[in-house]
Amino acid sequence: MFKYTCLNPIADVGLNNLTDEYTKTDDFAEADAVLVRSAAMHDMELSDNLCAVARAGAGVNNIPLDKCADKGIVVFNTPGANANGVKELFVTGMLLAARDVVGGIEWAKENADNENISKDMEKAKKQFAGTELMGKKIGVIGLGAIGVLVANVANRMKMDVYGVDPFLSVNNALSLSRDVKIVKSYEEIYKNCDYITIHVPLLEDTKGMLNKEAFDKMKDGVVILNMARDTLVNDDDMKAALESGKVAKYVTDFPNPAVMKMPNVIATPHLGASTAESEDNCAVMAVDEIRNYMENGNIVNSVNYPNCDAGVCDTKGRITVCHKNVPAMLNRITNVFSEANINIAHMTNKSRGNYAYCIFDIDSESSADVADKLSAVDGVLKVRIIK
Ligand SMILES: NC(=O)c1ccc[n+]([C@@H]2O[C@H](COP(=O)([O-])OP(=O)(O)OC[C@H]3O[C@@H](n4cnc5c(N)ncnc54)[C@H](O)[C@@H]3O)[C@@H](O)[C@H]2O)c1
Ligand SMILES: O=C(O)[C@H](O)COP(=O)(O)O
Repeated sequence: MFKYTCLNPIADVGLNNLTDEYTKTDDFAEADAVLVRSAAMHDMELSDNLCAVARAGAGVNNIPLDKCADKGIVVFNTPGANANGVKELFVTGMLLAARDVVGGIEWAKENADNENISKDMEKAKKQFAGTELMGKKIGVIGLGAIGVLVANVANRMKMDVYGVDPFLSVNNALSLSRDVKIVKSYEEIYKNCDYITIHVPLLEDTKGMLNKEAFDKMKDGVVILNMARDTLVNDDDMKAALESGKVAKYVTDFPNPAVMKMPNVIATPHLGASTAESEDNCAVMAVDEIRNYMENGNIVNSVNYPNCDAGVCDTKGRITVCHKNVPAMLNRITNVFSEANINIAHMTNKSRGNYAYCIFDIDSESSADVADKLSAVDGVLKVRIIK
């Protein structure tokens, strides 16, 4: 039996895939598994029984990844599951920036009782006019699940698309339209593009990357779109760039008090993934990941441990071990099996950065005694008996 908790509402279509083996608890401290969207977990006390956290979404900056890894808690996300939702909000944002659609709508509302609205609007509309997207240059920073969809849709809208991603994966490169120009430097995007949209994770390296230095290299009147995270943009520098007209419009899915006081901001309240389809996709994927890990010990789509998949166990027992990625660990761990006279029929070991993970399929039933001895090995972070 497993206990799970949801720190945010998670779509029923996913939760319904949890079997009778799972019971819901509202007590975070007793949960074996956690489902979360954007709830901030950094200050939460992580209990010893917590095994897995599944982020029903992409960004994991709300989760203490290393702290979890140190406690043998595997954190998952759901790559690509909400990418289409974000892409569609991006298109909305770009269209709202191209003409002052919002100003126009406000004008129409304000003139609700104006008998002469039909006549007056023909004079008023000039102030809301804009430009078309076709033929404009757009730069996409970050060509991951979302960036690829964004680049391709902009290409289909007949924009001239530039993309940059120093870690572009082969799969994402293959998914990009051949018309997208992949460039090597941000500078090529900055100097050429009329629209710049950012789709990278918030990391130490990316924090504040759209700052004065970057704005200074951009074209006058550039439109910036940020559907990724607020602090990718330096607020003070954005304020100055908007006030000077260097940036004509800032479209963001992450309003904050500073941003909301700036001119020419178009803000939505973190709506990128808030579609029925994205919420369902994320919930289904997150629950699958939790089930595969809790029931089989397999890791798929982790962001702090290596992916490691040994399928369904067909031997008498399966034990999994989260451990530090340091020399001699495998020796020390397998010695415990040898000393207990247990034959390892199949073993999978993968590492990622400072952490590693083993799945041992053994020819004997797993025992609490062996699990205790494994837990006592220096560098072992968590041991689970799967079967
Ligand atoms: N507004 C929303 O509701 C919403 C929804 C989903 C995701 N997001 C945000 O969007 C981000 C991207 O999501 P995704 O699904 O495309 O993730 P992803 O992991 O598929 O793609 C991220 C891409 O950014 C690239 N990257 C990393 N550092 C970079 C850098 N310094 N310069 C250029 N590229 C860099 C990576 O190589 C990767 O290809 C998430 O981390 C999240 O913060 C927001
Ligand atoms: O990173 C993400 O997936 C998005 O920011 C969506 O967040 P949400 O699930 O809280 O809407």
